[in-house]
Amino acid sequence: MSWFEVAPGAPFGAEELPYGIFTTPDSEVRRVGVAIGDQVLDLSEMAHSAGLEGEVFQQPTLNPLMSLGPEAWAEARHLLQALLTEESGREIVEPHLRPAGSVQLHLPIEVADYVDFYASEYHATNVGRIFRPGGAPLTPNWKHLPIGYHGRAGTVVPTGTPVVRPNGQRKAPDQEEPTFGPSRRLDIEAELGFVVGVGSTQGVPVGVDAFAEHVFGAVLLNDWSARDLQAWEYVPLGPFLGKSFATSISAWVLPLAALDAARCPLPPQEPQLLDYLRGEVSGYAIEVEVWINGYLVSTCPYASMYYSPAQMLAHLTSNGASLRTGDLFGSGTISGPAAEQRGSLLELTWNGSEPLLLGGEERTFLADGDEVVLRGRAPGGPNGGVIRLGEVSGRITPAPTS
Ligand SMILES: O=C(O)/C=C/C(=O)CC(=O)CC(=O)O
Ligand SMILES: [Ca+2]
Ligand SMILES: [Mg+2]
Repeated sequence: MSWFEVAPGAPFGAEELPYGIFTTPDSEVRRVGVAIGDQVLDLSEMAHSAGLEGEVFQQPTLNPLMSLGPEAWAEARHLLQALLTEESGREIVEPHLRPAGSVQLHLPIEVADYVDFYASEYHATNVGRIFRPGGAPLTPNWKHLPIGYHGRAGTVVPTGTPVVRPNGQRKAPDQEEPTFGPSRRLDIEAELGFVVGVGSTQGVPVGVDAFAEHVFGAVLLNDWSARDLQAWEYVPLGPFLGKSFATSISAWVLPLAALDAARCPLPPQEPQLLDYLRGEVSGYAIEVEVWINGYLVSTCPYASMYYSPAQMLAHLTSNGASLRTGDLFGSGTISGPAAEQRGSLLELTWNGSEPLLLGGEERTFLADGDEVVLRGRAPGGPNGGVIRLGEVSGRITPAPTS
């Protein structure tokens, strides 16, 4: 029971308590807030009267809060939960609530390094069939290590940021020479992103069991991908400009503790992995919906991923590479076994050969003006409810002309 009543249709309940960075019309100072129902609680204002250490909440990013570590994260979360539950909390909280519609949200974290994985067997199999027809869909290493690539931290943008169609080199197999121009195969990738709070020491790997000591929370992530640029450039070093122009994340970072009830085992891993990747293999029963121009085109089950986030983190640091506060790592495109569970248009339209119908309009890849929204939810909320991850959106604007 809580004195706080969640308005019907609010983006969050009273349980998620995700953190974000916001400003208001009366103060342009970026500061930390927590989303509750359809309100934003200004923690920079409330911290003092609530007995919270105020400094980390009067910051333009969540990084200082994230760097404090799991004990401090749990303490802040428990205090917030108590304030929202106990009647005595009402007078402390209420003066600092703002309607969510009245605040401007910003990039919640200062992104340190950005890495993206390739952890869905269904996605990797589909992409292998499309990009490398005739060969084995999965590369020989796929079931031995979580494949990833280093992305571009500086082009991670918050939800709502327009995405400019990239120009680049593209060469279709039937063309003699490459040309430079706007991508004709602009795509999405529905993913979860994990945000590192506590860094690690260079030379010292982070074990599979140390995930919760380092990872602060999760966001929704759209790894925009220009498939024509990617297909031409990626051999042999992997994605470069085809994915570096923009990566969108949700504005609210859901603390891992909010997802505890949604934890689930992942599918069996065969053949057995090397020791440093072995341990409890759990993921989250999160579903990520893909909406394009208001139409639901896919519902992607994170529970069907092959590698767990803890295994990805262990692999990422297994060579001694260190973590920093603000590191972001993507799950890889989330695709399930069914056609309507695929997390990219590349797969949903089978490389453009099977267009989708959105209302009366056909789509293979994204057109200028299209708006993509990813929404995430998991079972496990109280009373049979759901845990929500908010949303990440972006609209395509035309490529610059030279
Ligand atoms: O298999 C390939 O050559 C390319 C794969 C991708 O584009 C996927 C990627 O970025 C990783 C992922 O999101 O799963
Ligand atoms: Ca990706
Ligand atoms: Mg990207």
